[in-house]
Amino acid sequence: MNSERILVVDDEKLINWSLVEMLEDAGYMVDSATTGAEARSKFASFQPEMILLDIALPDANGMELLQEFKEQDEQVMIIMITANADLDSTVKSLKLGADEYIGKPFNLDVIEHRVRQILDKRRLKKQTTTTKRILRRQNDFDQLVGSSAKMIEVFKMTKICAESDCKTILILGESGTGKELVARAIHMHSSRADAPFIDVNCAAIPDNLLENELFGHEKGAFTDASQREEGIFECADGGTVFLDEIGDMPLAMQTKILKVIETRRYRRVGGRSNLEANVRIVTATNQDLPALVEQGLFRGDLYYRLNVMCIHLPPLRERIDCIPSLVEYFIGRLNAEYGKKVQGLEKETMAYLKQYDWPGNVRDCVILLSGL
Ligand SMILES: Nc1ncnc2c1ncn2[C@@H]1O[C@H](COP(=O)(O)OP(=O)(O)OP(=O)(O)O)[C@@H](O)[C@H]1O
Repeated sequence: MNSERILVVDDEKLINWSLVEMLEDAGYMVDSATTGAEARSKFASFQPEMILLDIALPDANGMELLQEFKEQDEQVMIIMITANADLDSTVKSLKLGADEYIGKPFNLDVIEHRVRQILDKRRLKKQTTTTKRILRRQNDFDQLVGSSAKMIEVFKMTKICAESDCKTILILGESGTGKELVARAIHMHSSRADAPFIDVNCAAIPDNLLENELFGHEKGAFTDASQREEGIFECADGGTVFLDEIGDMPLAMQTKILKVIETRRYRRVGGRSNLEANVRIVTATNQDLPALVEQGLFRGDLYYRLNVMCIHLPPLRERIDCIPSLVEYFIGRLNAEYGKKVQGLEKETMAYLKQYDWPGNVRDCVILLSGL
């Protein structure tokens, strides 16, 4: 099932119907309009990602609608359809921002193919505009180093979670134990690996901005909202949203996340229509969630929903068998990065590291070895 919404605008009922049927059969969510007025109203309520737009409508000029829709949402993809395909109008519509221009009569298979290609391109563009937060495909499992029995359990559990259908996964562990690395590994080993992974630190974003960051907003939703903007859930469509420091999420936002998990739907800030949340939600915290529930700081029902599959990362002091492999890994990485030639550690140093209590866990290990 494709989650993209496509609006078909054509006053010729048979053409309109056949396009709708073909796109629905291809798995898209489709709505249609036969006039300019209806197209404007459906554009606002249905919020399509793509529009198939006839140029000659009884009450409107398709070129004007094209301009209008692109002004309101520069990311909407528009395929112009016309009975009088000529070079002039093709060039004009492409200049106005049309993504494709198709003349009638057309072949439905050709249209389906172009729709898929254009939507693929859009998805790719969306991913590259969020590169800062998106993990590109790489072997992240290999970045998780550990040879102790406890870490081998973690690897197994990470793989089970990644390959499961479970829509929420909780990762627990002290700060610096590798929760983010595990979240990334879950994504990379899941069927969602080709879609984005986007991480959000719930503690770092002010309470009043978190909803906007996660769900996006409509044009005019607040004073500075001059354009509709997609939120993280929309950008990560088909992929994974990693909500780090979930224990710090404000209660009001917890209620909204719970609703998304229960209904798989959400609304942009200021929006009136529901959007589908096609993401896996991985959450992590170093806090004691049951204690927070007890204190009324965390919703018990949300904790229950998040805790379906849980990975617990043990502190480094409880898996000292991992220390030699971590040391070897980080020395290798630092040598490569800074052109150093550190061979290894003296026996006494290693013995000291094994009895150190590592309050900052693996993060401390990185810091300590950088000083070599
Ligand atoms: N098993 C591991 N193998 C290799 N590197 C690791 C491992 N665990 C953690 N690290 C490294 O330690 C640092 C901290 O890891 P990470 O950010 O994943 O921890 P965290 O538990 O999410 O921390 P916080 O709770 O503070 O966000 C990172 O540089 C990470 O690459």
